[in-house]
Amino acid sequence: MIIYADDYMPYARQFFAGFGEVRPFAGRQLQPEQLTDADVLLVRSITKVTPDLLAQARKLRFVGTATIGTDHVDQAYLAERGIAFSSAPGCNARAVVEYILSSLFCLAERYQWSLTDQLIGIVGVGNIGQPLAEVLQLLGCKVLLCDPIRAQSEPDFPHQPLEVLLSMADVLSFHVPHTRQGLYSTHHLVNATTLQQLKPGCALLNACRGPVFDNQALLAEARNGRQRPLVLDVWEQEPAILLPLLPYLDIATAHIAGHSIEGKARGTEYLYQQLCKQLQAPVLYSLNDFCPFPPISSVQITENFGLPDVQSLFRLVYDVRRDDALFRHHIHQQGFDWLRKHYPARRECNSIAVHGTQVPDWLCQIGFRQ
Ligand SMILES: NC(=O)c1ccc[n+]([C@@H]2O[C@H](COP(=O)([O-])OP(=O)(O)OC[C@H]3O[C@@H](n4cnc5c(N)ncnc54)[C@H](O)[C@@H]3O)[C@@H](O)[C@H]2O)c1
Ligand SMILES: O=C(O)[C@H](O)[C@H](O)COP(=O)(O)O
Repeated sequence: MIIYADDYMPYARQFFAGFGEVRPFAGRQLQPEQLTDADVLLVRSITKVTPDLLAQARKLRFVGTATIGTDHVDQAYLAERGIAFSSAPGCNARAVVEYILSSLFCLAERYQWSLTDQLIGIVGVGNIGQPLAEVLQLLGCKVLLCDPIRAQSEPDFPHQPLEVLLSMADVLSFHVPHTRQGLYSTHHLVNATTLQQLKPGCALLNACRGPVFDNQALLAEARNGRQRPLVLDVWEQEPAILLPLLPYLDIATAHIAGHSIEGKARGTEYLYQQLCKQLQAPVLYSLNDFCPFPPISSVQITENFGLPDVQSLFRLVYDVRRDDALFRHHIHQQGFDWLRKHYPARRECNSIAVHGTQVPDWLCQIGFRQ
């Protein structure tokens, strides 16, 4: 069996070599003629899986993307050809939650907010939005949720229409897929019109997909002197992004919100499990076989530890200011893809065990281990 795997998919060889030959490829450069002998194709978000790309892949029987988002894959075409498909739902959700949390800590410090005074709106309450809401509530924040699709099937879901969030929230964080059709299309959900409807100074965070925000509209607003805190991890037209926007951003990163070591490894592991299922093969490996030990594995807290100390503990694991500094330093010379490819190691909260005589339950619910 020939398995083509993106060369930046961690542990692909370790997980898949038992099935056959693993051939790495560069995600943005993959050509149709490379895939003539492919049985399995494993991609990331940068490879567009289209009828053109697969035109010569006559043997192909499984396509996997080690990502949550699926907007780069023509799933209808795969179904038409009878090619099995899997994404990796939830694989890096925890990493995105921690990215947003770190961004909020950073904004709170910069603008001297108390996070508990901010009304935080979450648009899209799925694998990322839901745990984000729960963590924020554990930290004492007030949260408004908007997910009309969940509201349709879950009568008790506390949905608020987008218009309510636009007019009331102090902070809005978006966690929707990028869709262009249907009643709930998310393309340019934030645009020149919705920007006008926002509460003045409302902070906007986008760590879902670039085209959910109209980047030109953000730039026009900023150039017109209307200021608001802005956090962008994802951009329109990656990797050829709208760089004039950079001076107006509080935090700018290169689509790395989900790039924790665990998040990326879980993506590979998930696809491995799906291929095992498809081939009725036993599952022999798990990510614990391959993930390195974290640099800090345990922390001792005392009975004086309280909610205000969470930020210090959290910064031992991840501080988004590191990634913002990398971006501003390297983007002009090295570019967007270089930043993604050279992303430094980052762990998730549950790589740290918290010890002490009284470790509060909520600390574990936030994500740390006991
Ligand atoms: N920046 C990154 O590194 C990164 C990492 C992981 C995922 N993502 C992106 O984040 C998105 C969300 O991830 P997820 O795992 O939470 O997905 P999910 O599918 O679990 O949840 C998405 C939620 O959005 C809701 N939704 C859809 N259209 C909506 C609309 N118009 N208004 C409000 N809600 C709407 C859906 O009902 C669903 O509950 C992914 O689709 C992916 O594009 C980005
Ligand atoms: O949808 C996702 O899972 C993310 O956008 C993902 O983190 C992108 O990761 P990459 O394509 O760099 O693997």
